[in-house]
Amino acid sequence: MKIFTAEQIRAWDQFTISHEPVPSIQLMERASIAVAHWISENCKYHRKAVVFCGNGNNGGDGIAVARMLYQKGFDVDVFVNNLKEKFSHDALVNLKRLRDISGISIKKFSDIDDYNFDDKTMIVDALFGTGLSRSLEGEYKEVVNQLNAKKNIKISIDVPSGLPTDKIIENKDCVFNADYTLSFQSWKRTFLHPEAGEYTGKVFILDIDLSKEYAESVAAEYNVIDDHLIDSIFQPRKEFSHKGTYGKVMMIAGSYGKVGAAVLATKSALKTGAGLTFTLAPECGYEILQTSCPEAMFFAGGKEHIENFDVDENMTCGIGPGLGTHPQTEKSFLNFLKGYNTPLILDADALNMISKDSKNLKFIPEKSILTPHPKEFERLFGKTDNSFDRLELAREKAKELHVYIVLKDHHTQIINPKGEVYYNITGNAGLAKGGSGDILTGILTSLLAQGYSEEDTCILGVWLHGKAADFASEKYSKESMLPTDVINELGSVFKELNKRTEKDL
Ligand SMILES: NC(=O)C1=CN([C@@H]2O[C@H](COP(=O)(O)OP(=O)(O)OC[C@H]3O[C@@H](n4cnc5c(N)ncnc54)[C@H](O)[C@@H]3O)[C@@H](O)[C@H]2O)[C@@H](O)CC1
Ligand SMILES: Nc1ncnc2c1ncn2[C@@H]1O[C@H](COP(=O)(O)OP(=O)(O)O)[C@@H](O)[C@H]1O
Ligand SMILES: [K+]
Repeated sequence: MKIFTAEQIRAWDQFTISHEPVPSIQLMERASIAVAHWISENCKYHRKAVVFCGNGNNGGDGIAVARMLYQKGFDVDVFVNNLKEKFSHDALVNLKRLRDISGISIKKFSDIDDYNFDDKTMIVDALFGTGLSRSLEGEYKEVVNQLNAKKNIKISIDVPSGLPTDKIIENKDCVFNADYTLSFQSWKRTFLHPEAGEYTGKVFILDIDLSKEYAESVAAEYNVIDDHLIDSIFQPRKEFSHKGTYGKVMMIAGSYGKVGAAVLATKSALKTGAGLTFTLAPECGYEILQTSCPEAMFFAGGKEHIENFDVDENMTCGIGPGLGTHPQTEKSFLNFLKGYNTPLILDADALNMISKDSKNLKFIPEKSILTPHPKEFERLFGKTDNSFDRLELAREKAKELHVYIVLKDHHTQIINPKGEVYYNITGNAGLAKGGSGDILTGILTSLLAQGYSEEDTCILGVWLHGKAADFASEKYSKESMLPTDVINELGSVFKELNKRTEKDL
């Protein structure tokens, strides 16, 4: 799914209005129906809605939603700043429609102090959407701060008011703090970044049937990975196949005290479906690996740390989990890197050893996949002020080095050598534990070995990792789920993917 800027979304609305064609007031009605439907389907406990409306079309949506919720049996009140202010045309039409309904009262912001926000009341925020042009001030700032102090459940229409959609948030002191954001048609970029993500709560994207023709024809540099994209990448296993069909993985991982990382990466590679899996690890990991992963073959690369990277180019190598940065490991790894020309998956200590000298970057084979977390990224490429800047630096570096960068985060970003970005929306905070990254390395190495392109490997692999984590958190909770549980849920994800490829009889 492409991510569009606020300006592109405005053009998308206009394109739909003139090409469908549909009057703009009808498009607002469509958007509002989607919101009112979501609320009535999901909010069973809260029977009263208090809707805060601005003067633009976001406010217009709010006014229309108020009417629809009332018709669905909710008690509804509407707050506006000042009825005498200029409203957008469509907001005004909806305001007139509302006046015909005697059961809804229209109040002023100054009435908040005397208003009864009981625990069955939900607050709906329709102050500003994609038309926000500056930070909130004056009455708007005051009302948002007052609402944020309330314990009631809070729902934003399209965008939490005060949150810019396309640039990093600067004025953090005044943004509506939503529990749920019901956003129209596509993700807004800021929702996917940690600095702003905290204001959106859970995001639901509501389909309001904006023109498909526009979406297909307009180029976007930023995308969200959706099921449609995953289904176009995933290849079910062929019945007439053999282990040679699915590639050879070489996990290069582990050192004394960190053999577990090699186990996790190896198990993930096996469970993702590689034909043959080998692990190059120090001898101290021999019994551990052979016992915990009997399907994998063992190569010894040293006693307590790897000091011999003797690997065939017909293997797909994933290097880094638990490797350590012993000087002998480093020397041997950098020598290996200089002579190796096939794409690699580079993670953790492999990245840390490269980052000791920026000259090492040029030894990374083209089309390799680098999987840094924010700190590893900083060691490799330098400090940035925020996650937007970090992503822009990653785009520059991916182009310069012709590599894929998997920038790990709550919403991990995949950047290809053209600088295009794919945000992942599977995964959860249950992954915020040591070992989660080792699993990702195993998954990516396995997919690349099986013949997926580098780009498809990154997109499918990061999505799989997150999806398996979502299944694990449902079973065990975010607190208790372990990386091993994530590996064990890979099977459920593949079952679901395979089911989606089956043709109905
Ligand atoms: N255009 C369309 O056809 C559709 C628009 N939709 C809704 O329309 C919204 C966008 O509407 P608008 O473009 O009217 O924009 P908004 O309603 O987000 O706000 C724009 C108005 O607020 C003012 N404003 C901006 N920042 C301000 C600030 N900090 N303090 C005070 N005033 C400020 C602007 O001058 C303008 O009058 C979307 O978010 C969505 O909710 C939906 O109804 C779907 C269809
Ligand atoms: N809060 C979170 N939400 C979603 N994914 C997360 C979260 N925290 C961590 N992850 C994911 O877990 C993995 C952690 O990787 P990393 O930090 O390298 O772990 P380790 O090196 O300990 O194995 C990454 O894929 C990251 O995207
Ligand atoms: K809003």
